[in-house]
Amino acid sequence: MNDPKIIVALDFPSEAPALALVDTLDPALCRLKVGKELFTRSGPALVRSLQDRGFEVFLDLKFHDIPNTTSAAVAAAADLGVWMVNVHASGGARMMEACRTRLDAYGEKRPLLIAVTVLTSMAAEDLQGIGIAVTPEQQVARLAQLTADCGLDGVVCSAQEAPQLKRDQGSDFTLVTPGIRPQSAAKGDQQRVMTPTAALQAGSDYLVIGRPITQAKDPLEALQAIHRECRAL
Ligand SMILES: O=c1ccn([C@@H]2O[C@H](COP(=O)(O)O)[C@@H](O)[C@H]2O)c(=O)[nH]1
Repeated sequence: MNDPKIIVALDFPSEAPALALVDTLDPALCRLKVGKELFTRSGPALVRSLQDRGFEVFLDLKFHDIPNTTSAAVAAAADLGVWMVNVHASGGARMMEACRTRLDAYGEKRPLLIAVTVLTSMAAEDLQGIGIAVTPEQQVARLAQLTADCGLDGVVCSAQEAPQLKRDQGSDFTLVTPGIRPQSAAKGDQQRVMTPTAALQAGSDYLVIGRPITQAKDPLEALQAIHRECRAL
């Protein structure tokens, strides 16, 4: 089965530019991620348009609420037929367990359920600012353990934490890593970054890549270049 490792983040203000880009891409090379901005503008209909074009969709809404609300939200995502959905691990064990239990009812058709650990835009000082006095690596490891204990499929983390998480949690625990930057790309607001090939070598299962592809002069060429680089590993 084709299992593209690159997930293109469709961070666009509306459906038109998102679909204009998508229509240049190839579902054999990538999956697509719909996040808060595009989903708030264009909703489930946009997700269906992407699926109709043959793409699997990661619905990146990072749910974080009480167990009853969050589990209902991931069920709504499953009804939409998305490939992957996520919650914040800091919502706690009861919240994550409620989501997993709710999705179990979907059997083999359920989306992958993963939990966000520490946003890749955050460094140690940002954690201190919210009262967490450990390093990002330590906090990621702690939240990944909680996520695994709750029976979720994996986590969102930076590729920098991937070697440790693969050691701690084993190879079946899925690592989805944003903060991917080809050598020459601007970091922007990302703090914990890695190149695509280094990320795969570190143990990332899926690379979430937005601006380095979507803002490139030729997005398809940018995607193909990263794909070629990764395939050569
Ligand atoms: O920790 C996280 C969790 C999610 N993201 C999302 O990934 C993409 C990254 O886009 P770039 O343009 O490649 O920076 C974006 O949609 C974020 O919402 C993340 O960056 N870090």
